[in-house]
Amino acid sequence: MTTAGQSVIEAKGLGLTFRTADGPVHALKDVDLSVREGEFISFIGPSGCGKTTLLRVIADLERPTAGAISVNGMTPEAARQARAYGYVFQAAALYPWRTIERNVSLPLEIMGHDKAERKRRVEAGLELVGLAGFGRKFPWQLSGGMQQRASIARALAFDPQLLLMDEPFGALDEIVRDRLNEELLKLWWKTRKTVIFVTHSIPEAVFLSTRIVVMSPRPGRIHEIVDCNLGTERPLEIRETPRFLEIAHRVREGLRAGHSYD
Ligand SMILES: Nc1ncnc2c1ncn2[C@@H]1O[C@H](COP(=O)(O)OP(=O)(O)OP(=O)(O)O)[C@@H](O)[C@H]1O
Repeated sequence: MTTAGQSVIEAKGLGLTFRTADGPVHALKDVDLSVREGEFISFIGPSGCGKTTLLRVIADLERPTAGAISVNGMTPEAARQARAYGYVFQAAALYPWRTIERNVSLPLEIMGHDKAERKRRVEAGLELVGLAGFGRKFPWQLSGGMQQRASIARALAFDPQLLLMDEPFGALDEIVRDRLNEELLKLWWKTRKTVIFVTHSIPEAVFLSTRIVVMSPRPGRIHEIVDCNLGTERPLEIRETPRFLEIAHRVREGLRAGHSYD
């Protein structure tokens, strides 16, 4: 698996402490992370360990209180303004009064693309996620899995190199999730995007990733980074192979060792 691209994310000594009425909440501490172009990185860890916070720092939706981070060699703020990334939330977060194509087209409207360009990009995006022909439907007419595919198309509408995904398939049943995992892998391989993916699921992380960042809670730190060198051909059956199970075991051990039970 290639990891030889340009640097996309460099974090050094990153920390974030939220000031709350009940005192400080140390969400992230001493996070060092380096991600290169074309990698598929998963963040995994127990609830509250700071996975979403780390993703939000990359996206400039939170500001760190310690350390330094760059995205595409810029500050997260400059990267956000340069539209370096697309962001996919756990809930599809589509506007119910807009059709699927008008949801996908929204970021392009905000960016001021003309109608013909929007149409071209929306069609290409829907095709990419297997929703060609569904553009005129409203979100409520689509299944949960299809809605999540539409939100991936929306995140990719302006063709960012970096895709940030916060538990995008967490609310879906397992069969749909399997299918979307396979489709996401194909999409990643076809587009050569860099993906950062938050999940609670060990099999999902092992199936998708080139490296898995195992986090530990209170304060959120990187406990271990596990290489996931399963190659690029990953049929679902790979999950029963000894190599897959061995990596999953390492991740589980890492989660256990990093977990404090206080
Ligand atoms: N805006 C905020 N103000 C105060 N505390 C916050 C804020 N956002 C997150 N936290 C706290 O920071 C810690 C990390 O939260 P975060 O959502 O990043 O964890 P997570 O690993 O993504 O959890 P989950 O898996 O449940 O989504 C938690 O203790 C959370 O309560």
